[in-house]
Amino acid sequence: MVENLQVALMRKARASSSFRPRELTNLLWGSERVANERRAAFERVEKTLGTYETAKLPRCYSETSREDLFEQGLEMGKVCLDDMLEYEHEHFVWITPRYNLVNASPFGHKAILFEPAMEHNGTAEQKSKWLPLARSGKILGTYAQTELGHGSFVRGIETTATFDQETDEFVIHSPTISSAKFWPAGLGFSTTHGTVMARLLVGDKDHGPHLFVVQLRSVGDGKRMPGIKMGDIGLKLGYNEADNGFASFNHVRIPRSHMLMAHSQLSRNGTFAEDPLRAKLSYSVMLLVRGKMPGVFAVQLAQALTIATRYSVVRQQGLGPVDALNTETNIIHYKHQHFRLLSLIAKTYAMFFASRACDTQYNKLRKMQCQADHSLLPSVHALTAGLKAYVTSEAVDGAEDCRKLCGGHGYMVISGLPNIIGALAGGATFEGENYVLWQQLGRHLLKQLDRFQDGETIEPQVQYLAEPKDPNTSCMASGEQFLDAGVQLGIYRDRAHRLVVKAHTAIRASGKMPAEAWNEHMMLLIYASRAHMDYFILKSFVDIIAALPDTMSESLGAVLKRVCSLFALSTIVNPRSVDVLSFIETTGTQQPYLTCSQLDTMRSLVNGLLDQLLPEAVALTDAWDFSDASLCSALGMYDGNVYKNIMRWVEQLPINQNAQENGGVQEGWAKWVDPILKRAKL
Ligand SMILES: Cc1cc2nc3c(=O)[nH]c(=O)nc-3n(C[C@H](O)[C@H](O)[C@H](O)COP(=O)(O)OP(=O)(O)OC[C@H]3O[C@@H](n4cnc5c(N)ncnc54)[C@H](O)[C@@H]3O)c2cc1C
Repeated sequence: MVENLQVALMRKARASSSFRPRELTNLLWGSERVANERRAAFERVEKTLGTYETAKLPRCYSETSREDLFEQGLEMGKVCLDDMLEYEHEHFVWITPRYNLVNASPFGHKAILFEPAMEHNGTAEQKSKWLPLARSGKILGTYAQTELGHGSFVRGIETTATFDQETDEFVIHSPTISSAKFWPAGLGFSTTHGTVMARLLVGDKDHGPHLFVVQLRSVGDGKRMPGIKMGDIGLKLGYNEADNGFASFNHVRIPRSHMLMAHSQLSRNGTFAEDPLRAKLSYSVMLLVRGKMPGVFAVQLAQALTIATRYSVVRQQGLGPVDALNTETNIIHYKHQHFRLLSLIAKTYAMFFASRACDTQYNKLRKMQCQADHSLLPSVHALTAGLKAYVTSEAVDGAEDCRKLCGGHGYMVISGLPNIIGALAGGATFEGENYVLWQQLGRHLLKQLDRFQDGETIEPQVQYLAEPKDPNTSCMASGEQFLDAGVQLGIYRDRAHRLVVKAHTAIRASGKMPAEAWNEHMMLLIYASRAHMDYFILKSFVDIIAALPDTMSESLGAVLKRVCSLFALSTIVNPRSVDVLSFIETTGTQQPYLTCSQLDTMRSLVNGLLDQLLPEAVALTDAWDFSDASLCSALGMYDGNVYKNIMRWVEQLPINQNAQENGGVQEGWAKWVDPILKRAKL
């Protein structure tokens, strides 16, 4: 039998790699055992959901009404919960079987927000009451913070919890339209309880936002509790499997014991007491989610890249640099395609490894907090804010570029890319809007510089701020020295140092009121934060490479070093990088930090790295071990049989199937097309 051309091209591209993707898979997921367990869990869930057989058009492309998508979300959420319970694993705690953040599931908040909110903010008694119910699924919880009128500015929320001393209850109330809870996943129809953020009012005193456990629906029949109006907010750009909802409360009564009281307490006689660190401690749930988002978002970008890379090695278009097999060119050979794909693949690995470093910091913080040591909180808060902002922005921009890299077919929903882009787009906004988060990191960096200038110690991640620096120093490296990780780190460190000092000087020495100076120089501060994260991300990648196990094959080690160098250098020479000019500027007046000829050297090194990594492109994406069902893409299946896969799914679309039964005529013909044809004149 003659092999299909695209299948042959895919086979060839896959055979060209110098390392075994499975070795990299094990490194990415932690070990061979975990990688195998993940694969088995995905397979079981895909079989139960009916998505495993990818010859069949997935339901998400054939049943697409608001109600259909929500119903699919409920089924997916339940199947994942059942599988985790039966096989005792946590593979779907943070992601869905399509690698969306689990907020895409109606039950997503259960384990990542509702239960952690209890754990972090509840007293021992409250935890022993609520956690067993939540963990065993006897109640299903959401986390309701955002309101119609306020998201970023939590202190501005309007829902009230007024203490009624006579009955020992709180009265939860939405006093205005803008105070309606709006957005929480699962709030529409699928959760029974919520940790609701409301202002604690005792007598005439407003103690600000606190968390309260409020029963939203009857556990018996799902009916709304009296006094609560709830529903779904409708179709969104992504996450349509989840019922992001609204809720307004009309004097709903809950017992006093439903206020989460680990960090602040209200006694029976109305006496209020709070831990001086309460405001900061109550952030810790948010840190958990923000800290996990970079890893999840990097992996979802890797999905988009897997689709775009597989498509690019089998798609032929035009008579460019001629491929040996054919007269037409595989589009990956066009230099822009090659550069965009490989530099994004490199960035994805860099961001993923940085998310690992962030996990380590977060786990260290939690350990210390168990001993009542909260000293790491400011630095982890700043790190999670910065990394979340960085990765979620880069991921959605990268996925959108993947769509463009697939030309017209990338625009089809069945390419899988619109779902990925829609999901990633939300990440820039929820769990802290990115531009708000950049400022939180910026504030921390300025404070660290204040500390240094006051002769106090500063934390290890910003130790570069303490290094002596001549503002007129330029980079002295040349030629292949730019492939050295130490040289690359020096460039990134120098830039971060320069930008943080610049923002610090502008804001602290402006002579204006602090808030005015802050606003005026906000862009400087945001770019300083970004530069700091660029440095952190490169450093994390370099650290991972330095710590690769001795058992790792030389070929994979060499590929990862090249990927790391490609990330470092392509970020500098890519005109699309954010604030790329600041790699060159100095604060001094004598000469730029990098010269034009050094930039040319880097461009030529990048071209060399691209050539070396081209044969590895498919293996670098295969290594993520995405199943075809999880990609849900007619363009990105493992076999590369792209045209067959597209046509097979398109023919199964209900719009075509329905017409098929009627000789190819659609319902609208008689009403709208026929009258035009029958009209004498237009
Ligand atoms: C897909 C999705 C899922 C969500 N899920 C949940 C959920 O489950 N639970 C929940 O409670 N909420 C949820 N949300 C809501 C989300 O948390 C908020 O939308 C988010 O916090 C941003 O707040 P906002 O909408 O008020 O935006 P705004 O703060 O109004 O932002 C609008 C613009 O103003 C700018 N801005 C605002 N404040 C400042 C400032 N101080 N300095 C500079 N610029 C500023 C922002 O940068 C942005 O450009 C979800 C949102 C989305 C999109």
